[in-house]
Amino acid sequence: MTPERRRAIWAIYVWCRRTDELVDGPNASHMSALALDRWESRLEDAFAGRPYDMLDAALAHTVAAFPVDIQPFRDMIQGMRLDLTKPRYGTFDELYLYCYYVAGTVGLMTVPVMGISPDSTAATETVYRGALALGLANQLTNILRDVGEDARRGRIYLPLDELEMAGLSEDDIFSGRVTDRWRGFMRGQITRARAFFRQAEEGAAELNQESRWPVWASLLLYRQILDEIEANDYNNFTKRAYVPKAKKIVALPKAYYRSLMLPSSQRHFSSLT
Ligand SMILES: CC(C)=CCC/C(C)=C/CC/C(C)=C/CC/C(C)=C/COP(=O)(O)OP(=O)(O)O
Repeated sequence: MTPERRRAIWAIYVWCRRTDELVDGPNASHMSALALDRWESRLEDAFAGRPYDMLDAALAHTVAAFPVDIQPFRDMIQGMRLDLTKPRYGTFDELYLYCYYVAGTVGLMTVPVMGISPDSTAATETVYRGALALGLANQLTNILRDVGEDARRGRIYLPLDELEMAGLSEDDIFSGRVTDRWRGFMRGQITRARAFFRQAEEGAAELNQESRWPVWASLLLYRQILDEIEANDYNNFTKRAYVPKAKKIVALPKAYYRSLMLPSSQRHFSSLT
């Protein structure tokens, strides 16, 4: 990316990381709805050009330089509120909304910085839909990778109605046995996550040339976690799926190649990978 864009993405990343740390970090047990309200008013101040500290100043600078909207930032804080209050998700619709709040928002925050290619003939909506899809796909992948870790914290980020349809209960998650039912359930979840990655590809192809490589790289890398879950025979209770360094390195030139391609040839290519 251009140095200006790189710094702006960094500022957004730092804000997201700090927001996430409020509910996931070392002080998480002291976190309250009130503290999240305070964090939100700090956000409003940064957008109004009144940053509270140096890191907020980086965000204030970013939103003055790029047409970034505040709503996805507010929505991410709403996701943290959900994390404090909602330990279960009854349906995929409920889980989708959570994933939008905590990850889809990142896509919406970053498109105005990365920019759409001047050669793009796609509707702006296609690009935002793709960005939203990449956040969703990443979060769903993250959830599928971390089932065991989340269960040890008493959390289940899986649609309970779909678990039930697969003949599985909450206890099956807590006991963490890899059965054929679990494998079948996981296959369906992985298929859905891959569909979101595919939708993301359509948006990625429309981004500004200089922004495309890192986006393709993150897409190809994170998607491979799903392959690793399969390679672990769906044991995401006691094994953490990760992409080995060598595979990561191989993905970089692949991503570079994809970033050079026009949207029309992307469609053909995506059916091959
Ligand atoms: C595709 C188009 C048009 C634009 C790109 C838009 C972008 C950048 C979307 C990506 C959004 C994103 C990075 C969401 C975060 C998702 C996520 C699951 C983060 C996980 O963070 P950690 O929990 O720290 O993950 P690890 O545990 O793997 O480190």
